[in-house]
Amino acid sequence: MKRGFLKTAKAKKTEGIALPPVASTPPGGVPPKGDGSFVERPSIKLPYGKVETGNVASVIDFVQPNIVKARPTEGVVSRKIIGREISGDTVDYSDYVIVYTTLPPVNLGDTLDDEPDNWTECILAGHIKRQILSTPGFPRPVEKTAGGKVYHRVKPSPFGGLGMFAARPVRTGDLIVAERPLLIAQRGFEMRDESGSKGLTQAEMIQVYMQQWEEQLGIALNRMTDENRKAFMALANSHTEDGSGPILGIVRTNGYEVPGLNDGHEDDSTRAYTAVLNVMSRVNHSCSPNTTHHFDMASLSFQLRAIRDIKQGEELFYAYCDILRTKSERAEELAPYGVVCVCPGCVGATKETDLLRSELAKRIAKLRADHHVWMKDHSRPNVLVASLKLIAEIEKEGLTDAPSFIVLLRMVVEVYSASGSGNSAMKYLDQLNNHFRASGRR
Ligand SMILES: C[S@@+](CC[C@H](N)C(=O)[O-])C[C@H]1O[C@@H](n2cnc3c(N)ncnc32)[C@H](O)[C@@H]1O
Repeated sequence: MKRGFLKTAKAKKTEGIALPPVASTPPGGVPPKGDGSFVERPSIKLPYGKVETGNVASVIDFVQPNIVKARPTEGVVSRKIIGREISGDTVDYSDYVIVYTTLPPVNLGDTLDDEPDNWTECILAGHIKRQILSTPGFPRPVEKTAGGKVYHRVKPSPFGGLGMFAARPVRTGDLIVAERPLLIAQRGFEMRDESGSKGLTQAEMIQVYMQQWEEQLGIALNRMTDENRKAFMALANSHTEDGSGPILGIVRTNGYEVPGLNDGHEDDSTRAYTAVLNVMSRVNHSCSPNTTHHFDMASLSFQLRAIRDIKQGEELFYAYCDILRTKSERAEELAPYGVVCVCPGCVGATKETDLLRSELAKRIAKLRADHHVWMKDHSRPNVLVASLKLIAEIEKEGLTDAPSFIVLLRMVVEVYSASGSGNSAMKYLDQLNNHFRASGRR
């Protein structure tokens, strides 16, 4: 899951395993250039599936014989692993040092009685920690579902493994669950440069890289409460044969990209951050999803909301890939997650549905341009009929999570309002408001 590995609906949807290359850079990352821009780095895709890792153990011993074991105390400077363990409220370090930290800050020994919304173990660049701590309202409590009721249930899914299901009927826009991640970490990390100087092949370097990453993630895992660590290690792992260690495998299988956090340019997926969640990481994929999610920085939590009305007992899905791509493009994007999709959108895919998806943004943009003309001059044709037809097509194909769906709804409201059709305008206004709620906007 772009899952950033899993994807957010709004984030750029690329395969989530692009990594910074082995680099001869200062510990902790590549600082901006003198002019404030960021150094471009090519990315390396991590392997997935069954990968020969035969001689990796000896390579790793050769490169890093003395990994310092993580200690859960604060202030430890690891010699072999780049980064510092640091307390939650400390901020006096340079921008690009990597810190292991707990957010919101909690005291050693705190329990869920002290902080019922739980907390997140983080591996962050210094400036990212400052960014989070300076978010207005941080740390806001995690939003609660209506009436504090439980709207979800985790149980076996017909798609294999576990999935999440609606425990009661849910209306478009309703909050199903909100939670703080167990872990937030960089999607990639800077490999120590001695590996690159030992004449290793690219494949060997990647294996060493993943091993070092595993060690780094292990520090954060060691800092978790027993309960959080147990929940983390119980999550699914689709990366058991590609050289990922058990922790990295879980991160690659379950990570959601964290919008708004990036060590470089916001489009650079190698410098993005990924979050692993206890409950939301159980949501399976569909190319016609019924939920969407967003990240609220102030409460450091993800929210899962319905993107259409959902019946009690229905399985909840969100899209790990870009839903506005053709079936074959989606299949390619989903392969690293071990998903061969058999959702109705894939099983029933035709040339027409591929076209609807891949051309949707263009079609809505065209309607929007025509609508603007009509807004200025009501004697020109309006886009009501075409918009209603497209809304019906979108709903049938299950694409209501498409970013510009809201644009269509708004145009329909505006045309109905202008033509004095109050009831119809109200109906679509209601739908528009629900979609705003679903997107996390109020
Ligand atoms: C984030 S986990 C989702 C929860 C997982 N099913 C579990 O048991 O915890 C992602 C993994 O679930 C499986 N999965 C998710 N959606 C799927 C789908 N539509 N079809 C088949 N497998 C799916 C894949 O193994 C994928 O790597």
